[in-house]
Amino acid sequence: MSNLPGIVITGASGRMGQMLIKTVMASDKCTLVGAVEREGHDWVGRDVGEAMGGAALGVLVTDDALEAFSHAQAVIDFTAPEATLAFSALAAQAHCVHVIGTTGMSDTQIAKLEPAGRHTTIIRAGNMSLGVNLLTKLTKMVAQALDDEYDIEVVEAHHNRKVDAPSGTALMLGEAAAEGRGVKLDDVRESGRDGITGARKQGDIGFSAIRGGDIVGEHDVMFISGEDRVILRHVATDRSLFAKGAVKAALWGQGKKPGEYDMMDVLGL
Ligand SMILES: NC(=O)C1=CN([C@@H]2O[C@H](COP(=O)(O)OP(=O)(O)OC[C@H]3O[C@@H](n4cnc5c(N)ncnc54)[C@H](O)[C@@H]3O)[C@@H](O)[C@H]2O)C=CC1
Ligand SMILES: O=C(O)C1=N[C@H](C(=O)O)C[C@H](O)C1
Repeated sequence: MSNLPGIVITGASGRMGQMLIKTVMASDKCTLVGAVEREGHDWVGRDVGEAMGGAALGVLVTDDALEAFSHAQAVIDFTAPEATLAFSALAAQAHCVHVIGTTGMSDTQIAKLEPAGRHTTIIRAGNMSLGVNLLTKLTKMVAQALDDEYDIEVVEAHHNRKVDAPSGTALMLGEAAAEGRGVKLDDVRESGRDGITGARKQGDIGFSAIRGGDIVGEHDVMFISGEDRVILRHVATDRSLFAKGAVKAALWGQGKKPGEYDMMDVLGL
């Protein structure tokens, strides 16, 4: 038995699930103790390493999340909103740190995490990378410094399998811009222009989403005036970036007081 924190990965067969399994296996600070997939998935019952096309890892994929969580110190969860809500209750029951990378959660779904946060440590972020979290800080600073003569537009690009828009990262950046301006994002958000939209409203924060091929994740925050443009950009070129951030969060969460945290807390930004 290892003394290292044991990690369970949910959504084990997913793009991020597989990257997270490789990242945990490569780490000397934690150990893989479980892999969860949804009921009926053809990986359930198989060794997760073999299911990924490699050597056996001695961890069978299960659809019994609570049983898996009961052997773990942390759950890293990049799945889908309803699944993440269900996992939050189970992680609280098992007293596991719950690292949530899932995006596309509604405000109502996010509010439903609160009871679990009273019993365990939840770390949730639309983007687990240092680069994007730094960009979020910079976005707030620039939005504070420039008045609304500058139109703010957030443009994001992702692979063709992504199911939510705007991306979680784009919304994080939009929130930061709104905070910098001293307004509420919900009051100024303009997503999905199409048809006769009318002229742009001064003070709005616009969002546009590109979907294509294998783009890992690209975000621009543009501040556009009649005379110049300030453009802040982050380009992710490999999903390991997000997985390493999530593992860092799982380790940071060990021994922390129950509550809801984000990557800014983990990174000390
Ligand atoms: N916060 C961050 O840094 C990042 C967040 N993401 C987010 O992570 C999520 C997953 O992204 P991908 O891996 O690309 O998607 P994916 O579609 O490849 O994987 C999702 C996985 O979750 C599984 N799943 C769904 N419901 C489940 C349930 N009830 N129980 C167990 N497993 C279940 C699916 O079977 C699938 O294997 C998305 O919301 C995405 O936006 C992705 C990359 C970085
Ligand atoms: O679905 C993805 O792939 C990604 N999702 C996150 C988001 O919605 O911002 C983070 C990253 O950009 C990749």
